[in-house]
Amino acid sequence: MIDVTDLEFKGSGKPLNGELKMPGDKSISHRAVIFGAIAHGVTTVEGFLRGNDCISTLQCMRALGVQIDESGDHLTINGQGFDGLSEPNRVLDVGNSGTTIRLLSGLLSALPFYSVLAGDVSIHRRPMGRVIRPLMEMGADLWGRSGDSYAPISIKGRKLHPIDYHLPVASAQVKSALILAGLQTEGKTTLTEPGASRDHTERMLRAFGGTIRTEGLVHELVGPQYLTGTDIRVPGDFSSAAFFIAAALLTPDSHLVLRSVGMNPTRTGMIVVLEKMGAKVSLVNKKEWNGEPVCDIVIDHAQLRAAEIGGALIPQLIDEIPILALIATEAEGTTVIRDASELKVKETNRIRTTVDELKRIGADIEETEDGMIIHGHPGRRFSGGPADSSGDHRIGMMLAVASQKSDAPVVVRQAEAIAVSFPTFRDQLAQIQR
Ligand SMILES: O=C(O)C1=C[C@@H](OP(=O)(O)O)[C@@H](O)[C@H](O)C1
Ligand SMILES: C=C(OP(=O)(O)O)C(=O)O
Repeated sequence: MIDVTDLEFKGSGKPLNGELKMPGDKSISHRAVIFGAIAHGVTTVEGFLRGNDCISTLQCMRALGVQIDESGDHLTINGQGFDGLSEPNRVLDVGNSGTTIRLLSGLLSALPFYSVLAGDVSIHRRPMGRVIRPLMEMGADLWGRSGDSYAPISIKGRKLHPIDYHLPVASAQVKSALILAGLQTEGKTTLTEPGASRDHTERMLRAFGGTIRTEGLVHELVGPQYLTGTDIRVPGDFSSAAFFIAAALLTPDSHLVLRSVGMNPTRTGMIVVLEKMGAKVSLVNKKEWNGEPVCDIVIDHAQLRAAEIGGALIPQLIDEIPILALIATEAEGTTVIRDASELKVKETNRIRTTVDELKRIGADIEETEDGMIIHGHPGRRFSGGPADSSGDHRIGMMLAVASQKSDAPVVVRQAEAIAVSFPTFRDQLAQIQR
């Protein structure tokens, strides 16, 4: 039985004011657990995201024999190197997490035992050929459903050989899977991306004493590598902060401060777009944690104008497109989002779910082949009413924020999905609505 929860979100009608600490970055939390496990010695992680996706990674690493102690958002990982991982005696459950299944496919392909990766209904619909094919080129023995295209993925790990591979899509998950395989492979692995995807794996690898050379879109690493445990501090998740930035931009006279948010430039394309739209975003108190830029974000409500969003910027704001679409409903003019076909293979087809659900509550928005067109009407309120996250956390939170400009409350169906990346979302939204 799937537990389905309807949650009602209601804008308070008042300006949003206050200071918030965002939950830990999801991409960095996954990688901290995986690298802590394959390194030698103790790794501590401060600010680990206790969202369902990262918990899936944590449980998978435990099932592979790694000892991980938890105390709130603090982890202590007792890493024993790649050799310390052992054959799991059950299917590894990745839940709803694309990052978990793809990164672990690369890791497990080079380890000398049998393993199976499976997850929920959404994960079994997402393309896995993009990791299976290049891993097979490295000599891996792995299989997927429908001609090696979908999960479950079963793997008979073995010694691999390096490849020189051109990724067909700008995907950090594919790049990271191949890095995790390459780290265990003798010789030079070369990966060329068609566009720059998030580089958390490269930064984390260096924090653990590993080496990867990046020039433009080409990454080179020589294996095998020996990694050493370290202390990781996880910044707040920019993708979670995006929902609060949007809430402030939709609500006149709002002023929010979001503390210690990760500002990795491969993640913050949304800031570039918002500045073009006329938003007032200040980045203050800049620092660096384990090679990741971090700062506080100060956001004030401002009148916005429409923007064109496409090209190389898309991978840098891919997870923020649903919330950018909502922001664009409040901007003067027509916003066009293009080159975003990758959205069709996320937890849902996010082009369709964003357009259908925003339309349902009152937005003027159209679907296109590779994106969407949003007709902005500043000050025009939505009707609100029922809307469906379709089991997609980012759609659920976008709809909840839309309640800020809706007459009736927005009732989000399958709102439990929000806990995938932001379990404290509802409470923190309520905190600034008071
Ligand atoms: O590597 C990661 O942590 C992620 C990479 C992106 O996916 P792709 O690699 O499929 O673009 C992103 O959408 C996802 O939320 C997290
Ligand atoms: C696409 C996402 O995650 P994943 O691919 O890890 O499921 C996301 O968090 O928006």
